[in-house]
Amino acid sequence: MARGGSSGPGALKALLSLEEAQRRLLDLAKLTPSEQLPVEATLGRYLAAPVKALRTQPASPLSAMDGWAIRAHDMPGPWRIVGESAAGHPYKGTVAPTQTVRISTGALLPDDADAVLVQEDCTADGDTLRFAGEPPEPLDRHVRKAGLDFSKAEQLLGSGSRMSPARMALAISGGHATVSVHRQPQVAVIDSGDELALPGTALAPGAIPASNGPMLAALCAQLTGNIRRIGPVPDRIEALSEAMEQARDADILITSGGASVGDHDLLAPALKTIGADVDFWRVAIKPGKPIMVATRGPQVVLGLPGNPVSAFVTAHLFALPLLRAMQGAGNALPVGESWPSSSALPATGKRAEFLRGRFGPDGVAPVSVQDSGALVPLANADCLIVRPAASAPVASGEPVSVIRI
Ligand SMILES: Nc1nc2c(c(=O)[nH]1)N[C@H]1C(S)=C(S)[C@@H](COP(=O)(O)OP(=O)(O)OC[C@H]3O[C@@H](n4cnc5c(N)ncnc54)[C@H](O)[C@@H]3O)O[C@H]1N2
Ligand code: MOO
Repeated sequence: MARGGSSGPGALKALLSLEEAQRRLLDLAKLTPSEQLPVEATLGRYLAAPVKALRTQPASPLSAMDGWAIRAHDMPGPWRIVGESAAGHPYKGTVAPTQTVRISTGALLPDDADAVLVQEDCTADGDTLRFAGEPPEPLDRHVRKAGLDFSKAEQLLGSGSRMSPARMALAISGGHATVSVHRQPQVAVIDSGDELALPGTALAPGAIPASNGPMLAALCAQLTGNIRRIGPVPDRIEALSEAMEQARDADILITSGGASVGDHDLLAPALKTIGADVDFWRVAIKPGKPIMVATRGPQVVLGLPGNPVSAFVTAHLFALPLLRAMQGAGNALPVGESWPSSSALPATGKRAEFLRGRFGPDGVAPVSVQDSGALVPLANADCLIVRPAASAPVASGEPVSVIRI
């Protein structure tokens, strides 16, 4: 009971609010350096500089349909067919009055043409084209004007934007082969606890498979490809501090377990051994209260609680925001969505609660088992239902904020 009960370190201090804890953590986030990468290699990366258009798109008017390029003034025809404009093979001449050119989707509109008739509305007979349909409204509706998408020098993507497949396409269309993105932080994940065994190995009485490390690494892998896993490490200060030494060069060190007040909770003494400075410990959230955040030089150490759900929730509230902030994300914190609650929820106390929830036809409802050690409900949950501290009860049908997981 050396550090147990109310005599544990910091036990008398009030819990930090979630907002204050996240603010303090994000204050510790140092931007990683930038690197220039081929656009195709940037999925999920954050831009370190704005992307401006090096060209105009479309550079010239294009047809949006397969059909016939005409002068709108000549409606309703007939026309004489004088040539073709295909994608990549523009018609070289101009279109004189009462002339038309066969045109395909994405092909350049010939000079002097200003409208396209869709081929379904036209009949070609020898070199004569006749129109038999409803005129396009407006007449130029099938023409994509120059600069419809963007113009040269326009900003296409802001610094801090996260590259998605569509943003990659936009950067390439804007004329870029490479863009400047932030380097992905290096993360080390340490499982700690005497009861932990490697996946699939024989279990001594009281032992369990170490599942937090792979889960935390997989969560972080959404935001960085540089992840090292260490452990499981036994409950000895030297073993934990030695594992932390191995991870000295990581930008972020994540541990799971040993964050609470029990006699075998060794995170605080191990951090002291390696010379880390604890920034804060214990936040008014449920689950995840015993989270500890420390720094060792430029490294940020996140001591997540061992309970699997607590580790999962604190990873969403702290580890992922830190990973985003270090890469210059415009919005590092999880984004809440409003959903109707399909069941009544009780009032909350001093801690903000993060209930594992599932979406249904009438809204979102908590799963039945909310124990912070239970993985089945976590694995079947779609989201965390956010219940701020000191909230009034929620009636069925009222909105709640959720974080997708
Ligand atoms: N007297 C008090 N006891 C506890 C308090 C408290 O305030 N006073 N807080 C509770 C809360 S809340 C949490 S959360 C847990 C967190 O404790 P620790 O961070 O010290 O975690 P451990 O005791 O090491 O483990 C808790 C639980 O999780 C299992 N675990 C640990 N690591 C892994 C892993 N890598 N993979 C799978 N499962 C893991 C471990 O076996 C335990 O069952 O403390 C409460 N106690
Ligand atoms: O806060 Mo602990 O994380 O309730 O289980």
